Amino acid sequence: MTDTSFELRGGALGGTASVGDYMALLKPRVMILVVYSAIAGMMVAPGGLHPVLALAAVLCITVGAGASGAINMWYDRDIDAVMKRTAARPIPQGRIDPDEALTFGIVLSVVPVLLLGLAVNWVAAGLLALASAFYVFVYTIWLKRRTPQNIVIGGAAGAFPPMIGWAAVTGDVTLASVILFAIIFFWTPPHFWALSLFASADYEKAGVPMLPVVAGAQETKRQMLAYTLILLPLATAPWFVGIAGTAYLATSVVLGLLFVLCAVRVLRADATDMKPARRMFGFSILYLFVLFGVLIAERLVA
Ligand code: HEM
Ligand SMILES: CC(C)=CCC/C(C)=C/CC/C(C)=C/COP(=O)(O)OP(=O)(O)O
Repeated sequence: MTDTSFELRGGALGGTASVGDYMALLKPRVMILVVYSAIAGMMVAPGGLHPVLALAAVLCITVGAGASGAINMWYDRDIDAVMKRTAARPIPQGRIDPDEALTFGIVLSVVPVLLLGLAVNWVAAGLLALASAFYVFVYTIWLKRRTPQNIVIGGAAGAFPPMIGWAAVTGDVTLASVILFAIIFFWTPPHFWALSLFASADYEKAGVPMLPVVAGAQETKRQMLAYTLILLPLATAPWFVGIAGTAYLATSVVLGLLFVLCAVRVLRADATDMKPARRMFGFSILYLFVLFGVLIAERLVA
């Protein structure tokens, strides 16, 4: 036994899973930005939601999104064991039994959908179910191991949260919420391909056909630049449909230009120089944090 009293028995190799291991199955670091974007969707939506219901909606989205990550880790346990970046995860390490991880993921995927539907509305619940299904079935099970376009199509899963947040407040899907979806949709390829450039050896070893592995680094870099160029005008759209102010508009242009600049630097970099790609990956996260942060801040001061 180790020093914590929060231990659970589990693990095919006889390992002992801690609460932290179960938390790790929910991919908490990625989910922070997911939840943040859902909150942004809730805040810019017209109308209001009782604070208790708003909190319930945020919790349901957090747990539901995280749980689909647990199912992803259950399905990907073979390739996670091979890749350096993921080998220390609880399932490949034998601290959590795969069957237990799957049960954990399914229960925590289904319960938040039902709670969100019963407590808030069924449009938001349906979108949460769709997002989870997209991440598990479309991205993880169907596309990830088959095509380098896996994250372009499958990436739609991660674009749903602001739309779910919006629907929690309004009960509908509108042009404005589709625009928030589209921003994350077009942000995802440069976000992920930046990482896959410096992690391509891992993906190659695991036999996952990520774009740099299949089409090479130069083609990946060109496509990253193309997506940042689409994102630059697209990210201004919230201002045009009236859900954002001029502070947002200015920020989106500055961030968009910086993102394009990152992509140009990545494109021009030497094949062996991974620094620009690492910087771009970091900037991609900052980009979304600041962009949605300004959207939220404008509401708070309005
Ligand atoms: C198909 C779509 C996506 C793919 C394939 C992808 C992939 C990845 C990967 C592989 C990492 C490294 C994580 C790790 O080492 O554990 C990462 C990090 C991250 N991703 Fe994504 N991502 C996607 C979409 C998103 C979306 C939609 C968001 C949020 C809106 C997001 C937010 C983040 C954040 C915040 C990190 C940094 C986590 C950390 O600090 O370790 N990602 N992403
Ligand atoms: C509401 C809802 C269900 C939201 C979905 C959440 C979300 C951000 C999905 C995007 C997918 C993601 C984190 C992929 C990581 O890729 P991977 O799974 O291939 O990464 P890995 O190699 O680190 O496992």
